[in-house]
Amino acid sequence: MTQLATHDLTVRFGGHVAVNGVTCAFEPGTLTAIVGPNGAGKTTYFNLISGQLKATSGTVTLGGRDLSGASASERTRAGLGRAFQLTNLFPRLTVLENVRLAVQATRGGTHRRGLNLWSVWSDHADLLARADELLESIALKDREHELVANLPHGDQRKLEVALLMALEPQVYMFDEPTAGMNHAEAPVILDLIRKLKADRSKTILLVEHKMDVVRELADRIIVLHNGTLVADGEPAEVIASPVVQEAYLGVSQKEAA
Ligand SMILES: Nc1ncnc2c1ncn2[C@@H]1O[C@H](COP(=O)(O)OP(=O)(O)OP(=O)(O)O)[C@@H](O)[C@H]1O
Repeated sequence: MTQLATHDLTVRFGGHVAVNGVTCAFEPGTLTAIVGPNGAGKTTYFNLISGQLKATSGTVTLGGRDLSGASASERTRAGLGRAFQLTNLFPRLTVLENVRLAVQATRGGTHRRGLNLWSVWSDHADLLARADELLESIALKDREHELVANLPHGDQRKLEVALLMALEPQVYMFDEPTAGMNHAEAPVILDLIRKLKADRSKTILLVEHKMDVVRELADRIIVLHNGTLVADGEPAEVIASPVVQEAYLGVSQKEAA
């Protein structure tokens, strides 16, 4: 099974250590929530894993392969899938075109097998079926011919998750996936994450401030504070810990009860 691991991962910005010697392994079939107060280093830790940011020291490995020197796109190809805030969408194309492009990019074109009409047709049919399946899963089939630029924000965020799913990554990284979504939109994303979780071969990392979401989805919680990993364990255990409650999550005992 492909395991993601960081070893002694550190990044310094001048004199400030934003992520400080984080050693942690993430198993397939597990959703790990990464929590901590504002400025704790959660997004920076994500950036170091996905390759948006180069570490000062330490390593990132996936399935034993050292990706520390790899670019962000090489890490994506290796199986690290990160949802970005809408930067992967083509706003001037339709919803369906966006999904088809993502599926095609992942599954490759017919050119690999030469010009065999049967394989051209069957590849095309597979591609359309997969695009359809993804659109169904994000409940956007009825808007497939709309330009992405005209979609409401929540639908664009859902589409982004579908494009990520099209890449079929080993590891899914979500940074506050429901931020800016309304009450009707957020459940669709949470449902998608729940479904991904049911696929026991996937590793899911979730940065999330909303404790109700964390409580519902997480199998494990790690807590960052001042760039350091200060707690790691079962959700109930970590959430109940008074130190974590007051010092790191910034919620009162009553809120978390
Ligand atoms: N490129 C950068 N240059 C300088 N400092 C940075 C940079 N990126 C992050 N930082 C600093 O590193 C620290 C961690 O920031 P980060 O955004 O990772 O925190 P976070 O836990 O994700 O916070 P939030 O919950 O508010 O999103 C902060 O003090 C931030 O100002």
